[in-house]
Amino acid sequence: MTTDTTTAETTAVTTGETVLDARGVTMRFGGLTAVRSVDLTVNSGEIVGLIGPNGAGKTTFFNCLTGLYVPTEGEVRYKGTVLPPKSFKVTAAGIARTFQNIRLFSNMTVLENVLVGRHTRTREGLWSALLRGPGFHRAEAESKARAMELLEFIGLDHKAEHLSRNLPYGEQRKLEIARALASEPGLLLLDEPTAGMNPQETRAAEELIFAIRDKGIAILVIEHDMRFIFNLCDRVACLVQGEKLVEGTAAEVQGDERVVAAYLGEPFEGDPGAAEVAEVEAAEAHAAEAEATATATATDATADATPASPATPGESTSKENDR
Ligand SMILES: Nc1ncnc2c1ncn2[C@@H]1O[C@H](COP(=O)(O)OP(=O)(O)OP(=O)(O)O)[C@@H](O)[C@H]1O
Repeated sequence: MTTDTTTAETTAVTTGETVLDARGVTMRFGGLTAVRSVDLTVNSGEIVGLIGPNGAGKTTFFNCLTGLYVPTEGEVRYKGTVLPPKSFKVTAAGIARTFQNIRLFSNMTVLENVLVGRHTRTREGLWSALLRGPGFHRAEAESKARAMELLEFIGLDHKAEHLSRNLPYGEQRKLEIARALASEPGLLLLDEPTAGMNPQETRAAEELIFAIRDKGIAILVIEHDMRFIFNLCDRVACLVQGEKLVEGTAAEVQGDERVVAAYLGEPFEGDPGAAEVAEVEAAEAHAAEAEATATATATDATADATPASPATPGESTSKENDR
């Protein structure tokens, strides 16, 4: 696979129509609001990043976009049309995704895994498949040719007949992306695509994502690797406790002190201010000091009351029992 774009800054791809338009997306699980009124758009030609500390609601938001969850409130549109709340219909509409944990069919070959991803794009029905008529054979040959093209694109065509479980970890992640691409999406959602990768694999994943964008597919990516995300994305949104805290260019988000604070667990706007924190710390220190004084006084009193002949080890005095 080759690509002529290696950083978000050098890209010549122009952004255009709104591909994804999520408005006021809220997802509650009982009393827990995992995602709260999040708006997010992705335009064609864009790579948008979604960051946030663990438990911020990123995957839940992805699940709302892809029909795995029906949002409690809000609306998700793909190219202007409201998406149906069923994942296979969302895929058929043009949104494909990968998952945080690899979900390949481990006993199937690399090629077969990609062919599975094409099922939303094949028109041959059940009877055609059962009777294996000319229509079926033609469709099958076309699907296979397209799957091989995709394998060539990700650099795994030479391993088409290998079992997917025998691929190294980085190649398994690539294969998942190829399978997602097999549904011919207009938007690709990637959930932590570099998790568990070494630096070389991460670099290769970055190039692959640029190459996918260059093919006209918009991308929304969740990732914890900040260097990766800020190098890759045209725009980044940061979720904290289910809410969108900041959105902007990589440079804007990188320099935003609220984002730094959210990651480091330091106070940000809305959290207790420094004065309140200092007040609480002073009160705690005072309480600890008072407790230490009280303990010292009690120890002195105990020493005064202890009989000349101490109790046998393991046996407690009546005063200790009172304490
Ligand atoms: N099906 C569910 N039922 C109940 N609570 C859930 C469910 N899915 C997620 N949550 C909760 O919603 C919150 C957000 O979780 P989510 O997995 O979306 O966060 P995240 O930002 O993707 O985290 P990470 O970076 O660790 O993957 C968490 O408190 C989580 O425990």
